[in-house]
Amino acid sequence: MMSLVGDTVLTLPSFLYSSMETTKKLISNMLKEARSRPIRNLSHDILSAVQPHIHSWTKSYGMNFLQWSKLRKLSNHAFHGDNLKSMIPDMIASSEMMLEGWKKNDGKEIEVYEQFRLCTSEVISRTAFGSCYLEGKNIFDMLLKLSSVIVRNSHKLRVPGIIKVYKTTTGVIFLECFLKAHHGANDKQRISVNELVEECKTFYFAGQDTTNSLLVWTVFLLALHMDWQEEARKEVLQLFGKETPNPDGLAKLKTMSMIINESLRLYPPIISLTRKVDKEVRLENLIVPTNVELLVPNLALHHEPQFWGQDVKRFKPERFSEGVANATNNNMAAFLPFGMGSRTCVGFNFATIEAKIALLMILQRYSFTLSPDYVHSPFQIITVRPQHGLQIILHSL
Ligand code: HEM
Repeated sequence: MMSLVGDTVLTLPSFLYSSMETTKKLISNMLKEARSRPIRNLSHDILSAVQPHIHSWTKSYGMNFLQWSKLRKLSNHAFHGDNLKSMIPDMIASSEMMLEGWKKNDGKEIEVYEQFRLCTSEVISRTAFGSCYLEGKNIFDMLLKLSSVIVRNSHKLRVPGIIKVYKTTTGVIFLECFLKAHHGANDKQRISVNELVEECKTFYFAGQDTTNSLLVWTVFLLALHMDWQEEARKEVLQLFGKETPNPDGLAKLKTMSMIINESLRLYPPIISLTRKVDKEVRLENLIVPTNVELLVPNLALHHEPQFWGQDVKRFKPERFSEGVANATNNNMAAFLPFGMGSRTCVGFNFATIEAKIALLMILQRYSFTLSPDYVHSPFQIITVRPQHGLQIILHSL
């Protein structure tokens, strides 16, 4: 199935559209059912689902519900509130590092998918582990290869134990939280070394590629839609001028939030979610037996005219001007870039702040247009990415 996004063509696999009615019913009902979202057995997962749940990929040691909820509590704590705020300087420093390298490219073409890969790798290395990209390069290279292996050999996936925990520097909230829990006195809360290592792998894995995808498609859309690029820049310059971003200003970036939401709608980094039915469940007229794995094609829902109108394929950030609830007409299942329910993305705030920082710092320095060399070919290796990279031309401001 082909559909138009702005001036370009986006190819969507037709299977995603095959059972819209069923999917909609399943989602709205299923997500209310806490029991429909257990931790699943990894191989079963991968065999039955096109896009298994990120967290489960690394859970090769068979985690139960109690283990998951213990770890989930820890990561919720690590990635929210003041903890998250204290990660902002590292996010800024990572973007600064990337932009330092762009200086020599004024007026020239630059491929930004790889640039964002390095930047998002740097961010997760610094914020979560007090390390830096170069220290963790080996790990990222292996994870990159692992992504292809997962896609090719999904039914016989094994995730190697490749995390080395680096000597921490300052502000290493994530690692600190997990190390505290490892050494904790409370038996119920204590986590094992194995769990600690698996969590590190999960965050390296889940925290980088996804934000990379969000950044690259947002820049692509802004390069196509110069009016929105100008709007975004106007807001950025009003709030920060050419100064370094601060947390208060970040919270006021309304146009930028609308643009990010519209980008996540058109190009969700993760295009489907999975749920396993723990116990037979009735969903309206449908009886779903125990152990059935269901795929929720969020990409299809994001492109459904019934929810978004006949101009569903067009880039229109103004849809989100009154917030997500208004844009979706209170239909929460119409917009699921970060999933939904108890297993929703724990890095949601982290990712959006990281993306806003990188985008605003680019907008402060450059205007950019799409290069004639760019070939539009979104393809999926776990996340959706531009197959041949994204080439833009930079114009220094
Ligand atoms: C734009 C960026 C991101 C997108 C689009 C995204 C998307 C998702 C989605 C769709 C899920 C599955 C939710 C469900 O099944 O209901 C998920 C889960 C998860 N994400 Fe993200 N994610 C992003 C960034 C991040 C970051 C930056 C981190 C960590 C630093 C992260 C960590 C996780 C973890 C740990 C889970 C599993 C949660 C659980 O099962 O309890 N994600 N993400």
